[in-house]
Amino acid sequence: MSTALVWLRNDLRLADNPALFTASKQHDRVVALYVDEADDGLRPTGAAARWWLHESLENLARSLAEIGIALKVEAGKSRDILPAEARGLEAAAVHWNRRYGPKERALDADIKEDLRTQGIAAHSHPGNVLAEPWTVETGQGRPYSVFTPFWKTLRGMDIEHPSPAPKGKAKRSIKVDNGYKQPHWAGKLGQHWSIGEGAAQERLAEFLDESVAGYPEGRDFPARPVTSRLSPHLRFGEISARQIWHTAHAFIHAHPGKAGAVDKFLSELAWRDFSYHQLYHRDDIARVPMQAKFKGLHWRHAPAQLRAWQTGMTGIPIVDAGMRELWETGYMHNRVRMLTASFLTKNLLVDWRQGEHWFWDCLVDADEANNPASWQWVAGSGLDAAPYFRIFNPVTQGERFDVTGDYVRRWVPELASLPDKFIQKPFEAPAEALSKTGVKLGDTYPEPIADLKQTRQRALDAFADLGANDS
Ligand SMILES: Cc1cc2nc3c(=O)[nH]c(=O)nc-3n(C[C@H](O)[C@H](O)[C@H](O)COP(=O)(O)OP(=O)(O)OC[C@H]3O[C@@H](n4cnc5c(N)ncnc54)[C@H](O)[C@@H]3O)c2cc1C
Repeated sequence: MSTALVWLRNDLRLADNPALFTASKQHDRVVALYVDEADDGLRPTGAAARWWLHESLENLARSLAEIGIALKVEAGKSRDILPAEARGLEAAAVHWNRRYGPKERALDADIKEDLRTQGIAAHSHPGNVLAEPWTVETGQGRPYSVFTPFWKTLRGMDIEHPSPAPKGKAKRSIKVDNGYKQPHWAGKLGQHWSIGEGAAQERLAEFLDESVAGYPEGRDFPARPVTSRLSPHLRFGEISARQIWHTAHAFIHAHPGKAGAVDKFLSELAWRDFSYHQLYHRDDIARVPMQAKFKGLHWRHAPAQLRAWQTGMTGIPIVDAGMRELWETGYMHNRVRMLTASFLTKNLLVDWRQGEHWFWDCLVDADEANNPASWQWVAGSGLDAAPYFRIFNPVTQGERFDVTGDYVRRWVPELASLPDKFIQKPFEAPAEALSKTGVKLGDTYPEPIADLKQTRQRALDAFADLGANDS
């Protein structure tokens, strides 16, 4: 009887899981392993994402048990655990789906080598992105640094079709090992999400049936529930990008009138691949600015303002709404992510790495490629970033994308009674309007911690000093 060990990482699903599929096809017995990794250099999972992970592993263990595969969960160094488990099981082979961060790749390569020297075959498979990062290249054979041509190339490629889930019979029901402990994280997150492979597939189907048609026009409005909210499912691989791609194309086939809307959605999905492209080709994108000149920027040390930003107490309603949505739900709407990140890095001139770190800890979809790449994009140091002089004004953005203030009213209830005209700028409301609605600035709601006009100019000066306008 031959045994294979499948090392699961960001691929907590049965279907379109090439490592699991191949191992199940080639071996009589398959054991799955998840390691809560403590290897040097790897980024520890943030708190909100750990909550999701725990739920997702519970879910996966049940699905695997139904096809007779046990899931072991261990905590420690993969470098030690993997070879020891493989030896203990007398496994002929270990299979995993690839990951793309430089340190993860180096670790995986070491483990592969170690297994091979012990006579255990090690196989890595593509499963996490639409196309492997090194296969999307410019005419000169180089990585892309601009999204539009990247997308043009990607959409013309043959995206591999998803593989089916392996089949098997339940042997016994199992529980997830105690080696992985549920983190202490606000139980309230559970009210906002359904977790696991089945939930991810349902979410996709529901999104295509009910929301995709309104996606291109509505996706920038944070109070409208038209985006897919698939990001945490993608983060943990409960659904693969390839499954989304092919399901979406089948949907287009059945509903040709919605092709344009679906295409817009797929172009956003392609930004995820573009982030992984950057993660793969660049040096430590969570720390190192992708445009070298940004290394010289003098960020401000402003712990009190950083704290006000983190806790949604900046006095700028849409920024506070976003930061509170994040804290309550582990998620924030994309438009508001851009506004909150811009406020921190431009108006407060606080280092993007501080904001990235906070998001990393609070987002259920905190993703090693999307989070740093997006932060660098907003800060201006990223690839294909907005030019440095494009600084969002959060008040006018709020007036444009949260016209009647529904989003602010939901997350900043102390402002809920303000008229639409002042909901995005209570600091401009006349005393009478404030007192009528019970708003006392500096008491029930903060005064703005930054003057938007002055801080905009300060950022422009700081960026111009860098020669940021040379590019
Ligand atoms: C400062 C900042 C930090 C971010 N951090 C993360 C993060 O940690 N994890 C994360 O998945 N996304 C991140 N994003 C990108 C984006 O905000 C989220 O992917 C999106 O809001 C998720 O909601 P959705 O699934 O409803 O998106 P939809 O609009 O339905 O898009 C579908 C999928 O496409 C991908 N996608 C969409 N927009 C983007 C984008 N701009 N960049 C990259 N991929 C995209 C995501 O995988 C998303 O789930 C960040 C954006 C900003 C500005």
